[in-house]
Amino acid sequence: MISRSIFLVGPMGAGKSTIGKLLAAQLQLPFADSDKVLEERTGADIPWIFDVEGEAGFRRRESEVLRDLCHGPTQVIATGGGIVLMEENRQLLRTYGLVVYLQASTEQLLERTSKNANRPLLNVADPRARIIELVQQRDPLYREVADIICDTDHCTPKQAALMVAERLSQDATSQ
Ligand SMILES: Nc1ncnc2c1ncn2[C@@H]1O[C@H](COP(=O)(O)OP(=O)(O)OP(=O)(O)O)[C@@H](O)[C@H]1O
Ligand SMILES: O=C(O)C1=C[C@@H](O)[C@@H](O)[C@H](O)C1
Ligand SMILES: [Mg+2]
Repeated sequence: MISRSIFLVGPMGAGKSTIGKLLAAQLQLPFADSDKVLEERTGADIPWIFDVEGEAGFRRRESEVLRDLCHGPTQVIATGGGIVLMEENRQLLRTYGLVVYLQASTEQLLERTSKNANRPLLNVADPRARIIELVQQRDPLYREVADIICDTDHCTPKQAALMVAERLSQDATSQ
């Protein structure tokens, strides 16, 4: 029995949204995606919010969404790749959730994020260098909040969801 919400954290393209949906179905829990909740609330997509309000505006909205999700029902929650940047968010994640850090290699992250252009932070001349830089900055922050770390490089989304569920069932703190 899962008694706390499960938060998926990790870099863009790690598979938080894709694997989160599958994991929720498997655990028979509701699913929420903080990026989607933020877009629905704002009535605008992420690139537009970055354009108009800058990254700082986006981060304020993201923190509000996280606060509300933390006080909601037990569910599987895919977060945005930068959710760990704010100390306040890291505290919320540690307090309210069981946190799964999904990892993938630079090559995989690059390939998985190359299919659409809705990630403003990767809209640069050299997305590979940007991915490396972001992972370097954020890896210690993901680790700081993570209860479980899973590598998604060599598995399909379904295999990854199964692996996460298995790891959760082994983790005493998730019960
Ligand atoms: N394990 C995997 N194997 C192959 N492809 C994957 C895997 N996980 C995700 N993908 C694909 O990679 C793309 C990006 O995945 P997804 O949107 O779930 O990433 P994300 O971690 O939610 O990123 P973001 O932080 O930008 O929201 C999707 O097209 C998805 O189908
Ligand atoms: O890694 C990030 O900072 C981001 C990841 C996406 O999930 C979105 O939250 C947004 O594009 C920013
Ligand atoms: Mg996502």
